[in-house]
Amino acid sequence: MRAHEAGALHAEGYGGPPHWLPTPGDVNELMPQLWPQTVTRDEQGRLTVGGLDVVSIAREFGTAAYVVDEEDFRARARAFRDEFAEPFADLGGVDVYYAGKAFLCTEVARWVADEGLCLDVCSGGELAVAQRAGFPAKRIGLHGNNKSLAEIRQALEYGVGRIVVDSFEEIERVAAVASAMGVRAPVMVRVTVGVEAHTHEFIATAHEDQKFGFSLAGGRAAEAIARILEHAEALDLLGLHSHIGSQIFDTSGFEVSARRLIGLHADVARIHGVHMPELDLGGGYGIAYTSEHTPLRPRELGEQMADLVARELKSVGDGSGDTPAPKISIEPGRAIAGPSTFTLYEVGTVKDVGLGGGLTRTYVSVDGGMSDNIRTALYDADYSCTLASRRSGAGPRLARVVGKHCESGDIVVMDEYLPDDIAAGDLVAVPGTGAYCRSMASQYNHTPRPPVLAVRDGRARVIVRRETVEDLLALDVG
Ligand SMILES: Cc1ncc(COP(=O)(O)O)c(C=O)c1O
Ligand SMILES: N[C@@H](CCCC[NH3+])C(=O)O
Repeated sequence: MRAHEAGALHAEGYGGPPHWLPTPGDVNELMPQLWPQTVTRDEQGRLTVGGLDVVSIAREFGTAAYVVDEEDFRARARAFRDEFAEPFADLGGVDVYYAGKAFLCTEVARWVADEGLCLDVCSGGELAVAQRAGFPAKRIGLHGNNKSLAEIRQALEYGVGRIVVDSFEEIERVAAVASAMGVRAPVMVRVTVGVEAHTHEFIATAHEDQKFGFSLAGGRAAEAIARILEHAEALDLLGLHSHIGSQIFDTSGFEVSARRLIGLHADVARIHGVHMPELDLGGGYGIAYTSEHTPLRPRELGEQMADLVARELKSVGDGSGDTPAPKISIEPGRAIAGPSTFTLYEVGTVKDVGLGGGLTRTYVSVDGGMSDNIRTALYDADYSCTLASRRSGAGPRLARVVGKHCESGDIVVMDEYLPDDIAAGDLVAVPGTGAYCRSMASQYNHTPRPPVLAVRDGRARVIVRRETVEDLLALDVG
């Protein structure tokens, strides 16, 4: 007997308690909220994106591959620029910094620049990509909890618009580099606001016991501001910053964070007579990886965020009379890049494994895995997938999609219904892999990292090329 019931398998204790159980519906159906906007099936049942079918893409570029719907990425960037921003009109607008850590390459930096967004980078490497793209320096913010002197110098030489300082040592370092260069560094202070974001522990960033920022409750944030003001000849204090975590679905955490940041912002005006011109609420907006996720749209998010910011500003009297309200900025990464991309794999083996008690689990192995998507192993993240190269008339079979690595935790999709006739040579597509997949990819087992292909108007082009074994051997100087 084969178990088709996800619940039955988990009830037997295999695979641990599930977060999300797929339902055995039509295996050919695509849930629109999970896929880039141009994705559909053609009359032959093949998935198409940007007018191009995935069988042709796989034939030309091979698998595994990340496939980006360029128009989808740009549309999401524009939605933050326009729809999210509109409710902020009375507050002087909002600056949207795309968080490059989600995914960055030269072409994507160009898209972000073209669409008029700003860019958040968090390393010298990400900054180098922005520089290569000619990204306008003033629209770049540099993050990082341990920036090197070289990275600080690189940022100041390029003339970035803000450096978000994260420690007392760093305040001294930025001041020293700026003084030596004869410039004044624009800085923001990363504040730990003490919010427990409702997300996975590893991606929450504003509770007290973690490495980022200056604690508000402990008085360190206030101390950091005082020290920056002592370095007024080298440091230009722009404002406060907070990022509470990632894959967050409601704005309650942002409300607490805005209240605390704006309270501190007002204290600085009262105590030091300094009206900081900016205030950044970070990123973290969640996306749909499976049918259980229901993210807010940028317009709804913007309305809620503008509302809570206006309320908090009003309560401290900012934005009225002679106290100018700070310009708000945000830093979405996942919400722009994540849904724009799917990973295309080829099935290699299909194996039924007996679990006892009459239960079997089907393992579908693909030509990638934890090296191109570490999120399932790292965060217990849920993904879904579909048979992409054809339509199938077969019934649903519960499957676990796994990679090719030497690790039993090498799981891409924990549970999904694929057609019962799934077989070697079929293509499978996993949506929602545009953020934190290529950017966190490894070469585990000396596996070359897949390419990133941008598709638009019926044409695919390589924007990050596939690594080769020769690339890996070239690093090994023997
Ligand atoms: C400082 C900062 N800003 C922005 C982001 C982007 O977060 P997300 O991709 O969840 O929007 C991160 C990552 O979590 C971050 O650390
Ligand atoms: N890398 C994480 C997000 C946190 C990264 C930025 N602080 C993820 O894949 O969900």
